[in-house]
Amino acid sequence: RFNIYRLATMPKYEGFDFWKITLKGARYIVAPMVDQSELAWRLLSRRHGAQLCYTPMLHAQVFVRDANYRKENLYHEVNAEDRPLVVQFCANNPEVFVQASLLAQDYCDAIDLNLGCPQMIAKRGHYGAFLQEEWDLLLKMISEAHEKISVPITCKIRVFPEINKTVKYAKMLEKAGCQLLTVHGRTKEQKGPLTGVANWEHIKAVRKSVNIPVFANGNIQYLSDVERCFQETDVQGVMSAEGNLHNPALFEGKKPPVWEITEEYLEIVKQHRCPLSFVRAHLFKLWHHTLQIHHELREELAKVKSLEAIAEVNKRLKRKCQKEEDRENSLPFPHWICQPYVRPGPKEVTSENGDQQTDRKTCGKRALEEEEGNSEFLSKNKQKKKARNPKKNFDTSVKPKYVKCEQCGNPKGTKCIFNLCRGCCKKKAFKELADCAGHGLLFRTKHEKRLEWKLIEDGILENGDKIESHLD
Ligand SMILES: Cc1cc2nc3c(=O)[nH]c(=O)nc-3n(C[C@H](O)[C@H](O)[C@H](O)COP(=O)(O)O)c2cc1C
Repeated sequence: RFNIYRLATMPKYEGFDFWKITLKGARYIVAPMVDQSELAWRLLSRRHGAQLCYTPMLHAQVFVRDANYRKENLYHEVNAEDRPLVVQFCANNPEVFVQASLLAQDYCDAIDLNLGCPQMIAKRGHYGAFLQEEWDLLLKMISEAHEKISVPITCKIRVFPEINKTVKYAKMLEKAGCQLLTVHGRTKEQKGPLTGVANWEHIKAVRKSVNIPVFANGNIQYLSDVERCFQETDVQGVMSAEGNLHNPALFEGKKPPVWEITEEYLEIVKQHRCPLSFVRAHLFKLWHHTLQIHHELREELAKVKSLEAIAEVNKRLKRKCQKEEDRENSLPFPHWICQPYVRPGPKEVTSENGDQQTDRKTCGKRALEEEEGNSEFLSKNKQKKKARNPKKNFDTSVKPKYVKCEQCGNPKGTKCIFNLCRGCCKKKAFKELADCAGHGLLFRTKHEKRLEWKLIEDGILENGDKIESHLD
């Protein structure tokens, strides 16, 4: 059993010593991935060559506030095989970042600050890449955490369009106390269908200008890309997200059949449970190319509700593919071999069945374009709705704007008698002992009923008498 207390006494190494000693000179790294870099996946990846893993991004504020969140996302995932491990947080407040890091420091080898998430959710929550311009705040967050936390603080960033600014940014983070920098060679705007290729020139320039280890991220689909990246950028490590999801044996330079890796993954999940939605999402990625051929398996995978049922679908997939293997073993790149998925350009994105949509995730759930209702790039759910109702318009610019609650600005209930949202209406109706039929809130009616019943019981009121005179 892993002894968490051992870590508390471990020295806190910095910079290159931290990378060499604590991280054991890790060169092959699995990226932080919301809903996808869970313990079971990390263990699978480690068995196939990954030398360092990151947890999915955790919300520092929720981590501090919610003991269950801490247990589910970290404390119950502690595993001796799962080291070295970096815990990643999103945060925008020094105090909260320090508090969260204090609560996580005994369960990991470093704490990473997410400065790369480009999604709308990060824009709204004011974290990730949307802190890219807030250097004073970042300086404070990182320096305070560096001072108070017993493990090193690292950062994962996106680049600016200008190399000079990217280098200045990296140096600022280093000065603040960041002990290792992961540079994702794409800008904040390169996401969803605009993802495009990562720029290794920026990464190379950062690597040259800082005196802390640098990991490169972006454009890694095969082991040959990893090697080329080392040569071209001279970084200490290379991190993969989507490449790893499509082929967890990427760092081993192997391309196993998808059913084989699925069997192995399901065995690990049996021991280290995770939500079925994570498993399903993994298999949609792993099986991506096979599902283009065997559409019926897509339906089956979408419907099954247990690990055992998923294992059965995998067996069917195996049988189908093995039959093809016998017939078509001359194919250079059969669909059942773990292989990368090449992102389509903006024009190719809206395929008829919407398959490619799922692969446009870059960090978290939905790409910005979807959230902002850009009708050219509909989410899967919206595509289903559109199939049912082709006339429905998803373009938010022509949608009527909702009417705001007079108190909080959230959408108001359309039939609310106070012109409020449900939450505000409930508070007001409770306080004023009023009814709002629009929200189905009947505080006054219920009060009257209770009173009537009590008055009858006390013999003050006869059954059928009016109670108005007794009110208030
Ligand atoms: C499903 C998914 C979830 C992700 N979640 C995170 C996250 O939690 N934190 C983060 O810093 N980046 C996240 N990313 C971004 C990746 O870590 C990585 O920076 C990005 O995908 C580029 O690397 P790649 O070209 O190897 O995919 C996520 C990416 C994917 C595909």
